[in-house]
Amino acid sequence: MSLGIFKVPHPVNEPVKGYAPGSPERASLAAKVKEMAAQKIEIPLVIGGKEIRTGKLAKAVMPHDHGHVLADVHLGGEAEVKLAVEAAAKAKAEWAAMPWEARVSIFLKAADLLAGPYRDVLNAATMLGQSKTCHQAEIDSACELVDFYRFNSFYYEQILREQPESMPGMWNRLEHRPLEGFVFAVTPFNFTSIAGNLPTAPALVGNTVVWKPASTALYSAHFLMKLWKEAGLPDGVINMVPGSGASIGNPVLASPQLAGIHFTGSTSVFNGMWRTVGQNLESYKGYPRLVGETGGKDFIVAHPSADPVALTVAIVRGAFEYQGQKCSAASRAYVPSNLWPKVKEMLVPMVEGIKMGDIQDFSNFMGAVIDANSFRDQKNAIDEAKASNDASILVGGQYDDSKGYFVRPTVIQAKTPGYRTMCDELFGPVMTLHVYDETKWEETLDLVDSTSPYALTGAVFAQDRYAVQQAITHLRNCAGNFYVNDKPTGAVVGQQPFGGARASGTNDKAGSMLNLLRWISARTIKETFVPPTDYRYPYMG
Ligand SMILES: NC(=O)c1ccc[n+]([C@@H]2O[C@H](COP(=O)([O-])OP(=O)(O)OC[C@H]3O[C@@H](n4cnc5c(N)ncnc54)[C@H](O)[C@@H]3O)[C@@H](O)[C@H]2O)c1
Ligand SMILES: N[C@@H](CCC=O)C(=O)O
Repeated sequence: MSLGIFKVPHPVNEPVKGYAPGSPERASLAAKVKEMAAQKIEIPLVIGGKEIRTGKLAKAVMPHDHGHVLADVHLGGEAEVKLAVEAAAKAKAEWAAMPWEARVSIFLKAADLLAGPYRDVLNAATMLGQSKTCHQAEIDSACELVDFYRFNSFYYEQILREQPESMPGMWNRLEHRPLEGFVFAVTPFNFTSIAGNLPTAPALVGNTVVWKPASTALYSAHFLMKLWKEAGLPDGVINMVPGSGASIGNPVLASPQLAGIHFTGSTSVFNGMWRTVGQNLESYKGYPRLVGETGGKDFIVAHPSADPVALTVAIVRGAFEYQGQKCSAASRAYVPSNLWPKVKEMLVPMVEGIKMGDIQDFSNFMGAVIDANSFRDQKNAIDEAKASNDASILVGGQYDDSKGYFVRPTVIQAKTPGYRTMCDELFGPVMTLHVYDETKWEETLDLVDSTSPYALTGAVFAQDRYAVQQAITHLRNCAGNFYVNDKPTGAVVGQQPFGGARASGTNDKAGSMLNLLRWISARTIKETFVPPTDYRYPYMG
């Protein structure tokens, strides 16, 4: 029972720590990284608050040192999915009935724990298990996730305040109910904040969740479960079931209690889930809400008036931060012929100068790609470009997986704008650029629009304001997040709500009110104070 009309504290974005040499935060994080790297842990499933050890084990390794095992992880299958669905069902009534401000308190506490004592733990886990540099971990597993919890809590209060009009003699009310059944959260490897947000956003508004983390991010997933428990999340609200995609996904989607899917990952996996839900439709109680943020082939298009220095820096940061493994990463660029000599002169040495290696060395700009599959995809794209008449390697092109899955930042120059790597998502540190005739700006905007099925992020660089406006208008449907004179990565919760359309997903903007609304089913209640006592209307005489 709520005995007040409460106001959630107004959120402010969590400040990003610098980790400069000599800073206390650097010393503290480096010590935590060292401590965690020296231990090998065991990661159980967590179902209904209980740790479950199946004995079917996988190894969590460091991508930059794949012989180094961080954890043995217990994997689940159909039997554990059944337990998790039951645990979610058991926890549902009490969790949904908990006063909204009590649920909010749990996530505000999680935010404060993460901004404080858990910051080093989650950052170190993300660095070690996903090969992020300290800066990339900080903006993800600390700041973005803290922001998700504080901003979602704030947006939830606003949703609850959304109420209809009432005429004299009645009171109309809107109840923002959680969905009937459970939500299936399926998360990608590349952002700990996404793993920490997809199960919690539906939970915040009263749903219970079965969560399948990515197999290559189980190390940080384990610490997220610990964070939520310490914040006070009751047993059974979020049930973590690691395992291979289909062995978890298929039995979950077969459950008649499935009420929604909160997915982030590749387009093909989401398409497969959507198809399965369609096939099973009659077996569900309602229409499952399908929310999926998927792949991208994000672009930078430069106008002949662009500032070549800003453009070059945006290409380098946008394409190579976190090894290009951001769904938002700049993976195709269109550079006008008038700027090309200057851009090339700066770009080649800048990329050659990028320091790559073990993320425990804080001076590195890049770590390793996530696993052997990704390494193979990048290697194939590089080898293909080396052998092609339609493309050449401008800079980079080296790879070595003897110790870690290392791929040098690589720029492919495509002669033809339809060259494969201008169209396909590679999800790694291999970007492709095409130099276009500076007189063909409008034709190039058409190319940007038509080259790829995705529409996630994109950027225009131009000093000419007419050109900026032209790009904003012409490329309206090419990106859910569009940047003017900035790189296409690094969206901040509360500032640039994130998500794309076309083959990039359902565009439900994680960390915004639009997303929370997908986990709520509103009920309208009309109460009439003095009901009529005669069935006849005045016009009847
Ligand atoms: N649009 C966005 O906001 C966004 C954000 C991050 C990542 N991504 C995309 O994610 C992809 C990279 O992440 P990834 O490699 O982890 O993606 P992925 O599609 O391989 O895996 C995502 C999740 O789906 C699971 N999965 C795979 N098959 C499944 C099945 N049959 N049933 C249920 N679950 C299944 C995986 O185990 C993992 O947990 C890229 O395509 C990237 O663009 C998009
Ligand atoms: N929100 C992140 C991308 C998340 C996807 O990988 C960004 O804007 O760079």
